[in-house]
Amino acid sequence: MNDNVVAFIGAGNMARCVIAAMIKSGYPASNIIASNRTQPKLTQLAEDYGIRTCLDNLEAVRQADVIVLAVKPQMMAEVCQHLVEHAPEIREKLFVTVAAGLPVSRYESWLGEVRLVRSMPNTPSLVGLGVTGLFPSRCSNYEKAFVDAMFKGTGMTVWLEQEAEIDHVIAVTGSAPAYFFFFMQAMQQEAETLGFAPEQAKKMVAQTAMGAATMALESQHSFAELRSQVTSKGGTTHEAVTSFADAGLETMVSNAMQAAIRRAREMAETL
Ligand SMILES: NC(=O)C1=CN([C@@H]2O[C@H](COP(=O)(O)OP(=O)(O)OC[C@H]3O[C@@H](n4cnc5c(N)ncnc54)[C@H](O)[C@@H]3O)[C@@H](O)[C@H]2O)C=CC1
Ligand SMILES: O=C(O)[C@@H]1CCC=N1
Repeated sequence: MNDNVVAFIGAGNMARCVIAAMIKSGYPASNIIASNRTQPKLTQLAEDYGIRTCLDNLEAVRQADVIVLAVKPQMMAEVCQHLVEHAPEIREKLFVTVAAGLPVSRYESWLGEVRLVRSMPNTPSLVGLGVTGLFPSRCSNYEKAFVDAMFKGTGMTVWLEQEAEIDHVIAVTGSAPAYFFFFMQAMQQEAETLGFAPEQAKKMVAQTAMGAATMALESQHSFAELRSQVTSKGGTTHEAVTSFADAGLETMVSNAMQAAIRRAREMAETL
């Protein structure tokens, strides 16, 4: 399986996360190539992971067995159309896209009826603690197994039966690191107001978040039960949590997740 050459088109945040995960799980760097419009990110990837790089998408896809489309959704039409126009033989290769929003039918309108996996990783994949949703179209079992192995190092893979579920994965895990970073940012700000130095405040907040997440993963208890273990009757936590509840935290979270889903659907219609 590791014999397949994998080309990343677009070498930004997400390509880096997936490349890091592949290297961590033992994929040979010599079988990974990334192309990007500009040089600096390529230089960094080559330095960090020893992969091959180039500035020409066509050069990358011609060498590849698997093509990972990792540009912004707004760039995808232009990139795909350019690829098939100049290298129509790539239609026989396996495609993987990481883009939000764009449905399989859109790729087929640009590339033809290709074998494609829509993936939705998240940035903690960079440290092997991500979650990746995967939806296959026209793929063989071998190809699904290959893509699963490709993304295993991101942390956890979840195969989906319905394409619409990809939008749900976006809301639950794809966009979600930003929700937690936002929350932690707010906590850090308040910690600094209380007098902690910025670096110290950041570490205290991140360590608490990691501790809570690790407990949740290792424990049989629900989030509600874990929360109640912290919340002494008549104590401090009760006051803090009540303040969140009074401000409508649950509604806020639900609204935010639905907004992400709405945007993904909007992108499917407009891009
Ligand atoms: N950032 C995230 O947390 C996640 C992003 N995604 C998806 O990943 C995709 C990429 O997002 P990011 O990596 O965050 O964006 P990014 O902006 O960091 O990376 C995109 C890269 O593509 C390059 N690029 C643009 N046009 C190009 C072209 N014609 N040929 C070659 N390279 C070109 C840019 O120079 C840039 O380096 C998006 O479609 C997004 O929906 C999916 C899951 C999570
Ligand atoms: O914000 C976005 O559109 C992408 C998809 C999920 C995370 N980042």
